[in-house]
Amino acid sequence: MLKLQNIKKSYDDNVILDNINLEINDGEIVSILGPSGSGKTTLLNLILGLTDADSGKIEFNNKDLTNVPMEKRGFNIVFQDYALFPNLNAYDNITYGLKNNPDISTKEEVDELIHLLGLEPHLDKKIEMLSGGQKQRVALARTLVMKPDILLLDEPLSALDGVIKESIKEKIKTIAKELHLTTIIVTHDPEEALTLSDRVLIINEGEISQYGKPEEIIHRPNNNFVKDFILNQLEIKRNNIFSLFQVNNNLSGELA
Ligand SMILES: Nc1ncnc2c1ncn2[C@@H]1O[C@H](COP(=O)(O)OP(=O)(O)OP(=O)(O)O)[C@@H](O)[C@H]1O
Repeated sequence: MLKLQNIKKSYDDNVILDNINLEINDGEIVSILGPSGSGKTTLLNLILGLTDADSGKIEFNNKDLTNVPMEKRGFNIVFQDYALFPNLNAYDNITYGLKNNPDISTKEEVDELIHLLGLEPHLDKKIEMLSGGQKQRVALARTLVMKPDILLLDEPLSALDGVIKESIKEKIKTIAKELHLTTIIVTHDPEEALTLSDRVLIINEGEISQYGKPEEIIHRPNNNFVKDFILNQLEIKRNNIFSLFQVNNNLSGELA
């Protein structure tokens, strides 16, 4: 279990995160959801170990990680821009981290991940020849072969759309469940958070607004922020789709 206790983080005199208390169970998918500037990436970076908290405690499986450096925490992140090596092909990108640590994953385990992510047809391709969704899957595979204890994903779906987005979403879910891998995802999209995660952490101006299962958030929003910001966005999306149907129906009526 990952446990954050009373985390506080400031930059200069600005308090960015305050009073963050959070528990994430092993194998759980948790989304961190909030508007731009609410502190999502800062929280992800604190868990990763890229940033230090001013105060508070981070524990993983009862071990105090607060002062453990990033490379010793055993967590790994897929950045928003994938950060792949452009001069290497997909396979060499995936196995790059194993060069110095060949015992972490066997050839069979690497092949299994490549299969799970449907990357067989793309292994010889240079990164520039891959689509956004393919790059995302290569970045995921490259991180997963290192067998992190926690997988962190920063806006993994924001550069993707439509069918590709749904397919990556399903792949993230499948992998998290098959590998029993704790997965923490930053997103600003309520639909993404609610459909992808076991639990959603909603933050507003650096504080936790609600932490709960998607159905709890939808049926029992804790406060006006959750209601107004999150649920309104979903409502607007729904209304946009229905009004589009209306326009199309009217148009086809006029044409008939
Ligand atoms: N290194 C830094 N130095 C100073 N201020 C920072 C730094 N990193 C982030 N901030 C500030 O902290 C606040 C939260 O930033 P953060 O990137 O965590 O938000 P976010 O919720 O991830 O936003 P977005 O969705 O736009 O990426 C912002 O006001 C930002 O300007």
